[in-house]
Amino acid sequence: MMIMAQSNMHIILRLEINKQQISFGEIATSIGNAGGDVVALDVINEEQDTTIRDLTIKVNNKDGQETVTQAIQSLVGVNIKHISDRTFLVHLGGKIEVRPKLSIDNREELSHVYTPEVARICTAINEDPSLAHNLTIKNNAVAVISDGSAVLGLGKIKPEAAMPVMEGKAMLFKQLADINAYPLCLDVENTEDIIQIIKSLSPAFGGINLEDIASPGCFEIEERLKNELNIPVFHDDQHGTAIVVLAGILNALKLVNKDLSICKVIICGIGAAGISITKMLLKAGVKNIIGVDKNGAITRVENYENKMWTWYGENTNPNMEQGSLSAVIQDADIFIGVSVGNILQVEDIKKMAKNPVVFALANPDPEISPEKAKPYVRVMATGRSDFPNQVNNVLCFPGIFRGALDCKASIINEEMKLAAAKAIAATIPEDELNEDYIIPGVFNKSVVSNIKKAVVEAAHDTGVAKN
Ligand SMILES: NC(=O)C1=CN([C@@H]2O[C@H](COP(=O)(O)OP(=O)(O)OC[C@H]3O[C@@H](n4cnc5c(N)ncnc54)[C@H](O)[C@@H]3O)[C@@H](O)[C@H]2O)C=CC1
Ligand SMILES: CC(=O)C(=O)O
Ligand SMILES: [Mg+2]
Repeated sequence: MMIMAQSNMHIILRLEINKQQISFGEIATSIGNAGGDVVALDVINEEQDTTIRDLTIKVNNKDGQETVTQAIQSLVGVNIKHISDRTFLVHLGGKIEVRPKLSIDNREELSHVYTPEVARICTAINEDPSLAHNLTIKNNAVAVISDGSAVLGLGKIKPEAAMPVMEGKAMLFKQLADINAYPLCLDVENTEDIIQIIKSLSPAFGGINLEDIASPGCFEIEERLKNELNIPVFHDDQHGTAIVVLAGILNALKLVNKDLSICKVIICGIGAAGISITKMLLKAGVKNIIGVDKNGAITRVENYENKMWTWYGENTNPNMEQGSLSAVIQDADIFIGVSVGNILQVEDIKKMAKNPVVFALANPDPEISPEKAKPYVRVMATGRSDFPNQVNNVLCFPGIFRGALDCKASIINEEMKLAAAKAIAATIPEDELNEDYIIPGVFNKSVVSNIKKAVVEAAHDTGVAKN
């Protein structure tokens, strides 16, 4: 299996160069020898003896940055004036904005969009609230809501700190599915308060995408909102992830020629994503799933405070396997990690059955790095964009909401989720499937349209579509 180099960090160095003492070629060679790759160059100022240039340099990681800057500092005639990180630069001022759809240039136009004429629209909606779907942004607006309690694999961080992820999701909603999504990070701890706040916000939105809310609270929040609101509520980390995982597994099993029903599947991290993936795989026909969390395998003989784990023990692990991840992974066909980084060892993979399939999906660091796992697995996937086979909920949420909003579905039900998973899997023609291509890429334009079509069809078939 081919693995791309992990080279996702770009630094921008502003260099003051004394042209009498050193040429740009010598600097570039020195950067190259230190493991950096100059990918862009801007001339900021040019004088007779000196020039100031911004160099964008690709490096492998923080250590790579250090090596490159040290190499430049050792050169005579070069002064590093400033170092910046491209990832920080693209976040300056945030990643999204709100723009008007039409421009207002005179008082007459103003009177139509704003007072006094707008009052007629308000009155119409007051008389028939369903008109809000057509006469406001509502039907193409999704709230991306987090309380910052389980952000990526970073755990509980401040709501402000969760914003970059939610802005990123909002950006992808717009770019991939033309949906206006708003990042809303709530400074609330209590489940009931979160539910009430989201209910109060809901009139402005056509759908609610819950994001990075820790388990087990996320289950109650989603369940209550689904019952108490008449717009789709979707916890992305649960269902978006489960849908994409099922799509990836369906395609991976075609390559290894195994049937879901005979596979032993280990799911590591029995939180929001792990529980939803389990439910989806059980529905798809997997019989032997073993869930592993911090204290080892979940079984029906243990007493758990977390009632989802009690359900889990009763509905999985038919052979009552007990012990650590290393113990229960013996002879497993599939490993799915949605826990934390670097907890799976090569020695564990070696114990798996022939042609192991490993989805190490924790973000930002997978349960095992693809470089380490590579020689021992048949199919490897991560949640990251810098390796092949990106199994990430970004493949699902734009398309599933596009479909749900277009047909004005009241909920996103199980049939719609299964249809989405099959649509993602079927996006890759069978003769193109290979170990590095079991899941379509995020920028494959067919993904959103295929999901949307399948989801609208399933919504109509199950009677939840209004359009
Ligand atoms: N690739 C993708 O699309 C997605 C990836 N994820 C990743 O999956 C991970 C979990 O996300 P959520 O389910 O939302 O969080 P969560 O907080 O609901 O669940 C995480 C679970 O992992 C368990 N865990 C922690 N350390 C563990 C260990 N050493 N061994 C086994 N289990 C351990 C926790 O006890 C918890 O039950 C995160 O890293 C997240 O970034 C989540 C959603 C989508
Ligand atoms: C991808 C995502 O939603 C997560 O890692 O939480
Ligand atoms: Mg998430």
